[in-house]
Parts: sequence; structure tokens; C-alpha cells
Amino acid sequence: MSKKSAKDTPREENPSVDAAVASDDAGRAEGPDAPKTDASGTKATSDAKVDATDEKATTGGDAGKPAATAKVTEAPRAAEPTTAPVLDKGENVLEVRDLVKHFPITQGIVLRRKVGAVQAVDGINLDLRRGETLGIVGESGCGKSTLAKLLIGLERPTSGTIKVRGQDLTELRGGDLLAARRNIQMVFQDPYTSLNPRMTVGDLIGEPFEIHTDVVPRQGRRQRVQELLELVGLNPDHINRYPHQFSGGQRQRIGIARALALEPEVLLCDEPVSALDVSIQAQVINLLEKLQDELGLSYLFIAHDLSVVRHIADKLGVMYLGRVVEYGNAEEIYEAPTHPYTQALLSAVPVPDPKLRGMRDEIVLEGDVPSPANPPSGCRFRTRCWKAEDVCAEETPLLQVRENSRHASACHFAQKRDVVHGAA
Ligand SMILES: Nc1ncnc2c1ncn2[C@@H]1O[C@H](COP(=O)(O)OP(=O)(O)OP(=O)(O)O)[C@@H](O)[C@H]1O
Repeated sequence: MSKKSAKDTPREENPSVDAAVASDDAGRAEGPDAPKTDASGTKATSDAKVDATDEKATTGGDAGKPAATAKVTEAPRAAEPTTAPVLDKGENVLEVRDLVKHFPITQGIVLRRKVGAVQAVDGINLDLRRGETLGIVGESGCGKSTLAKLLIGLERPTSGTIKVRGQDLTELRGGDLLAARRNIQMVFQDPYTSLNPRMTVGDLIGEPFEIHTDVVPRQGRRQRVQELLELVGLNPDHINRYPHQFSGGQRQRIGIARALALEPEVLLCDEPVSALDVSIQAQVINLLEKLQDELGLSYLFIAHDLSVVRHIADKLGVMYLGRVVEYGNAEEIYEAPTHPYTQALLSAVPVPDPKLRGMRDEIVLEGDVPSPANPPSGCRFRTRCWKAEDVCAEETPLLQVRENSRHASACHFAQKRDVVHGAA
């Protein structure tokens, strides 16, 4: 299984970690005062100052706190990503660079005027290798679903690139885009509403063949659908049944079979088990792991439930207000997170062993998540962070490897904190 292989893989074979370490080494070699570089290799924080006339500074992104009056670092744009270079040496199936999605806020009925933007996704970089699972976690509203929609093509990015096997989906059009999209499919959250109740299972699973007509010849489609049913652990004789004749877990299996119809390399799983009973969740997760082993699939696995993600993910990306704030080897982040936000999230995961419960210091986050239409300057987490100092309002921390750690963290004061988990 990929999780095992990723954990057991030596450093030099694990490019994501390697890349992070490489950038860490480079950073240390240059010393703490050396200018940091962004993904395009240009200076980032120190040179990116703008006047306080910037809309965000004058309107004050943080409720209850005075607007910054001094010079502040502007919220990063596509040209000013928040991440250090991702120097992945291995073969990436999916590469996301500086991905931005801002939803315009408009006023007026006839003449619509843009008066602002919801910064749902704001400069995200991710890599996904063959057979790997990248977990994406974060509170509600941090942009996880928007990220998935961008990757699957349900939303067009404001800027940035999405490369699948080296092909930039944002540049393709028409037939080329359709062909490239075959390789990246989605498993939806709710198996009760994501399947058309008027269609038979055979029609539902076979529907992608109507669009991608060259994948399976018409006469072979019924047999292929039956093979797919078998692959996901359903009876192939039930091909003519309707979704309501299946349980929730079985319906999610139908959703997975449909996502696999075009033989993609990447599956985006957006909360694929959160609508299911706990006992059924385990079965669906096991199925996903089995399919990954058999087919070499890569998963981008979005979930609220940190325990589920810990079980399945090789790599982890923690999102806050449209940005990734901690990124790297999942096991490492779970054991010793360095970003205060991740530390708070993990400290709130229930510990099953009562003996270990007393050993856990829960961090209770104060205040609400700020609006993505008016995010705080600098570090977006600073308005809820117990470590925040002036620099956090002034400079956007880069997502890069920090001292004593092997994974990347976007915090000026990143520091390891051991987390008591008990049984995973
Ligand atoms: N079409 C849209 N127009 C305007 N704002 C949007 C749109 N879609 C999402 N948003 C906003 O973007 C932000 C991120 O939303 P998103 O659904 O991606 O978050 P999420 O992390 O997936 O949350 P959840 O876990 O609740 O689904 C939210 O503030 C949301 O209101």
C-alpha cells in the first residue's frame, strides 16, 4: 500500500520530503537573514512591501483589531506565492502551482461593479506522485472544496497552473481539455444526492463512456460496467438496479466505480466517507486503499476528520483561509506539527485511550475564522494565534522548512510540538 511505501521509503526516494529538506538546507546555509525566495526564485517577503493605502490595510482585515497603518506585505498574488520552491524530483501525476481562485463581489443590478473578492484559494502549490495520497484538512470555509472544484474543472482559476502528467489544464481547450480531464476524476461526498435516482446503476457507471466514446466500444460497455461493479465489491448482476435499492456504503461504491470508468490516474475524494456510518466508513476507506494498490491510483483526499486522513494519507496539506500553512510527510506532521493552527487542530482530535487523555493539552482557538473577502494582512492565522507578534501582520510567512523539522510550515515562529494521539 502506498502509505506504507511512503513511510518506509528512504529520504532520497521521497522527493517531497527531500525537496523540503533541500530548501531547508539552503535556507540554513544562507543564514537566517538571507532573503527567502519564492517559487519563481525571486525575493519574497522583504521586497514585497506596499503602502498602507492597500485596500486590505485600510479596511482592516481583522475584526476588532485596528487596521495596520504601517507598511504591510500585500496578500500574495499569483506572481507572489507564499511557498518555497517545490523541487520534487520524482514523477508527479499532478502539479499545482500558485493556484488562485477569487470570487468577485459585485454591486449593482444593471451595471455590475466589482467591489471586492472572496479569496477562496490564494496561491496554492501541491504535488501528487503516482500511488500517493495527499490529505487536505482544514476548518469549514478554508477553501478545500474550491480547490477540488478547480482541479476537476468545475471552476476556472483566477490564475495559476494545474498540470496533469505535465499538461497544463488551464491552457487546454475543447477536445484536448476533455481528453486530459479523463485522467482526473472525482468521488463526491454524498452518495445519496450525487447519483441520479432515475438512472440504473449500469447507466450511471457507463455514462462517462457516452462522453469519452473512444474508451470502450459500445458493444463492450455493459461488460465493462459489470467489471467495474465487481472491482468495487458489488454484485455485477445488480447492473439494472436503481440507487435507492442500495445502502449508503454501496452507493458510495457505485460513485467510486463511476469515477474509475475512464481509468484515471488521480481521484479527488471530497469528504468521501463523512456522510456514512463509522463502520461503513472503514469499509470504503479499505476499498480505496485496495484500489490504490491494484491500480496505482493517486488520491487527493479532502476531509474534516483528521483521524481518517491520518489513516490514509502519505502527505498532508493543512489549509487556512485559502492557503496551505503546513505541508509534508503526514506522519511527521501528525507527530510533531510546527504551525500553531495545525497544533490546535490536532489537539482537538479525541484521544481514544482514557489514560492518555490527561496527558493532552487542548488548544482552544479563540475568535472566528476571518472572512476570506477581507483576510488579515501578513499571516492570515495571526488574529487567532497565541504566538502572533508585529512581524506576523507585516510579513506573509513563506511555506518553507523551519529549524528542527523536515516538513514545511508557514509560520514565523514555527516550533515542534509533540501531540498525544493514542491509538490511531
Ligand atoms: N461560488 C462562490 N462564490 C462566492 N464565494 C464562494 C463560492 N464558493 C465558495 N465560496 C467561498 O469561498 C470560501 C471557501 O469555500 P469552500 O467551500 O471551498 O470551503 P471548504 O473548506 O470546502 O468548506 P466546507 O468544508 O464547509 O465545504 C468560503 O468563504 C465560501 O463562502
